[in-house]
Amino acid sequence: MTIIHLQAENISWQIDNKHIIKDVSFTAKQGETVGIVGPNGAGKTSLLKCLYQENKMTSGQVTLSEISLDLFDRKEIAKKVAVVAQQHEAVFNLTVFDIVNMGLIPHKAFFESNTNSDRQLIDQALTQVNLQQKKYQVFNTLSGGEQQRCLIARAIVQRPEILIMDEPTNHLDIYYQHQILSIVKQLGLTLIMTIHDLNLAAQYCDRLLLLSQGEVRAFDDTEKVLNETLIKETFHIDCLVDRNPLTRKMRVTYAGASHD
Ligand SMILES: Nc1ncnc2c1ncn2[C@@H]1O[C@H](COP(=O)(O)OP(=O)(O)OP(=O)(O)O)[C@@H](O)[C@H]1O
Repeated sequence: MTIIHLQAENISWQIDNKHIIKDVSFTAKQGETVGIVGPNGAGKTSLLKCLYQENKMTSGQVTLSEISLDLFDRKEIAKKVAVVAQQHEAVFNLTVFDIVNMGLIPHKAFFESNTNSDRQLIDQALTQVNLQQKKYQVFNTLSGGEQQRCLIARAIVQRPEILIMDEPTNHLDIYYQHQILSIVKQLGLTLIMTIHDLNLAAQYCDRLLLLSQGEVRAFDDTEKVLNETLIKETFHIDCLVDRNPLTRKMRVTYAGASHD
């Protein structure tokens, strides 16, 4: 049986009298990866922020396993949903360890100290993202890619049911783009992420939500959304879509900006 894990129903978000997100509905099934794709300014980040309540929706609702998000308190939400946002919070002199340790907060009482298994969990997560060597380095002194991997380690330690990531492959080299997406896929969580690279989306997403000017242009299986006509109409770029001979997933090859 298919279990709908997260459902966004008719979400709209408006700011400064501008309608940024317009009546967006979609679902994420238990354990699937939904990619949110679309041109710059389409509203991808704004939509994610509606899901994790940083943007207060003008209308619509988000449910987790059929229960409205409004009915959970912050700590309950943090146990269920982890977020790897695009703009990193100011963290001053915190080390990699301190940041990853924050992932434990939703599971602990105030001032409860770490157990051996907590410490093991942190070490495992740091090993998974290959940051064990930088455990005591100050977060702000890491490279962009290392910071991203550190935040993913924090999300792993948080043990959420749903992971929301805004452009998780930003700043990552090709090896880490694939390594990080493989790691998060292996966690078996329900994953919702914005992603610019359509070929990474093809490889790692089960379904794609294509946004354009704040509206859903398509929401379907990745193979159906990645078609030449939709890509040309939405991104204004000519392309060829065929299959990657190595992965057998869809492959998008770009010809250049469309002048139609
Ligand atoms: N807090 C805000 N105040 C005013 N306008 C905003 C705010 N947040 C987002 N916007 C506007 O909403 C639109 C969508 O922005 P958003 O960052 O969601 O797009 P995006 O699809 O994630 O873009 P990109 O691909 O460039 O990251 C943009 O025009 C942006 O300027």
